[in-house]
Amino acid sequence: MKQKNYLPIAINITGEKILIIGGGQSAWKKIQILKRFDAEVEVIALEICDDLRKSDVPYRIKPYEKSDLKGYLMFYSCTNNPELDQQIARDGKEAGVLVNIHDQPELCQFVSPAIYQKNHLRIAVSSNARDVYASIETRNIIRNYFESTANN
Ligand SMILES: C[C@@]1(CC(=O)O)c2cc3[nH]c(cc4nc(cc5[nH]c(cc(n2)[C@H]1CCC(=O)O)[C@@](C)(CC(=O)O)[C@@H]5CCC(=O)O)C(CC(=O)O)=C4CCC(=O)O)c(CCC(=O)O)c3CC(=O)O
Ligand SMILES: NC(=O)C1=CN([C@@H]2O[C@H](COP(=O)(O)OP(=O)(O)OC[C@H]3O[C@@H](n4cnc5c(N)ncnc54)[C@H](O)[C@@H]3O)[C@@H](O)[C@H]2O)C=CC1
Repeated sequence: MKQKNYLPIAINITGEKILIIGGGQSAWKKIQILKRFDAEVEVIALEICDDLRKSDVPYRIKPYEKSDLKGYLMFYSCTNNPELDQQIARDGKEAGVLVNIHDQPELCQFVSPAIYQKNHLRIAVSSNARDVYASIETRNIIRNYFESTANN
């Protein structure tokens, strides 16, 4: 198959419904980032981690079903279950909802960059899903540059 090429774009998610499938630490990390951009995040999972339970994020305790995808702009699968993830990726494509599968770039329709945000400025670093650690490291260099006293 041809190598995937991800277009870096900026999507408005304020007030948009985004579904997270899974309620563990991976899901929690994604949620933290999405909340910074005012998305209406909802969770379905069999179990929920303490951080999520204590938060104001709405969740439903239930097994995933394809019909759960209806009405969402996009979703993140954080189930830690590779077979289920494959099914969810297929369902998402069929339902026309954008798919991100945690730690499985080959199943993702979109991937998230490492972000530095200062006022209206947003700098997003991506490696085309090839080297997430390089993205994070580059973002940290950029953050250090902006946050260093010389640039304030
Ligand atoms: C493809 C992609 C899909 C996607 O998730 O969108 C993906 C995939 C993978 N991540 C892995 C690991 C980790 N990822 C993080 C963190 C982040 N990952 C993010 C993005 C992406 N990760 C997309 C590519 C972006 C690009 O193009 O470069 C960030 C930038 C944004 C976000 O998540 O929103 C966010 C930083 C948030 C911030 O700092 O601000 C941490 C650290 C942590 O969690 O603290 C760990 C280690 C702990 C762990 O394993 O969980 C592995 C296993 C790699 C291995 O070791 O082999 C894979 C699979 C693989 O690379 O094959
Ligand atoms: N400390 C950290 O920064 C991080 C730690 N981790 C660790 O890695 C391990 C894996 O974490 P996670 O990826 O979050 O996986 P997890 O196994 O903790 O969570 C998976 C989630 O998916 C849900 N799920 C599974 N099957 C489902 C189904 N059929 N329908 C609906 N929901 C379903 C589960 O109920 C659960 O909420 C954990 O030990 C975690 O602590 C993971 C990410 C970051």
